Amino acid sequence: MMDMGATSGLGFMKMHGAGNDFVVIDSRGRGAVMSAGLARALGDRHRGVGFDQLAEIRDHEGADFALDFWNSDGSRAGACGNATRCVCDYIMRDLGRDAVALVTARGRLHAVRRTDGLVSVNMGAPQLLWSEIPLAREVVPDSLPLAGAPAAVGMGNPHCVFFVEDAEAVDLAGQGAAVETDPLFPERTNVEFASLIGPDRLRLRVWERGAGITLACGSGACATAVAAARRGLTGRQVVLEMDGGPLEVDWREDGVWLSGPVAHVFEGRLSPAMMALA
Ligand SMILES: N[C@@H](CCC[C@H](N)C(=O)O)C(=O)O
Repeated sequence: MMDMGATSGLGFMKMHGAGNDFVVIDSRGRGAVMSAGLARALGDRHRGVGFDQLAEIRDHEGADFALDFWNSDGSRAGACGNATRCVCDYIMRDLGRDAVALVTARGRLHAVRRTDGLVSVNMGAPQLLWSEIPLAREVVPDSLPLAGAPAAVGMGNPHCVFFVEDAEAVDLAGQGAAVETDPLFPERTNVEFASLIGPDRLRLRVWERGAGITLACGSGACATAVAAARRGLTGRQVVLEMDGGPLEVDWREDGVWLSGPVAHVFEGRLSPAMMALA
């Protein structure tokens, strides 16, 4: 276990999963420290550390740990598949195990290390009711009344999935930002553009709520796989080619399993000046 604060400054780790990058703060054994202001300051890639999401680990009775997520704009997220996989890798190494149980805003989740080294997390059942996703009014989530008839899927956070001929050709920043704040999504939304590139293989580009364009999004990969299977475009086991590399999704009876690589990049300590921003 890393010394996350015993000496000077608050310790942190930098990790990524397929290029979706995270600051991880281990607050087990003490109170949570994160605030919207500190998350925003640390998320600044010029004046802070820089990340797509920040994950804070907390103690939790009845599970190995609890996990909270923050986007780089300081907003909270109910789910983050890739950060969950990264933190589970760290905790599995710390506990000397190949399986862990954690609690997030979504509820209790399970993760395992596969024999090929990839880390898998069961992200739970998809949310397919308009009120759960949530949408602002009662419409059919499989085909939203927006240009391109995207599908809405909740994975503990909202996603709006467009199936397009060529995901490369999409103006991701322009369209992503516009859809993120469409009034149909009362809590804003993550936005996915997917094209079928082979049997059970999709090219996927993502605009994340609160973070903008990212190289990969685990919950977005799950939401896209669920939407693709529901439209009959793929089976329930899919590979998603993201800018940062492939992620695997397997929609099973017990939930949507997300698998992919994890990387531990470096550790550091925040200065008192940075902590004063909390
Ligand atoms: N990168 C993520 C999703 C992070 C949260 C998202 N931006 C939100 O606000 O819902 C993932 O890997 O799932």
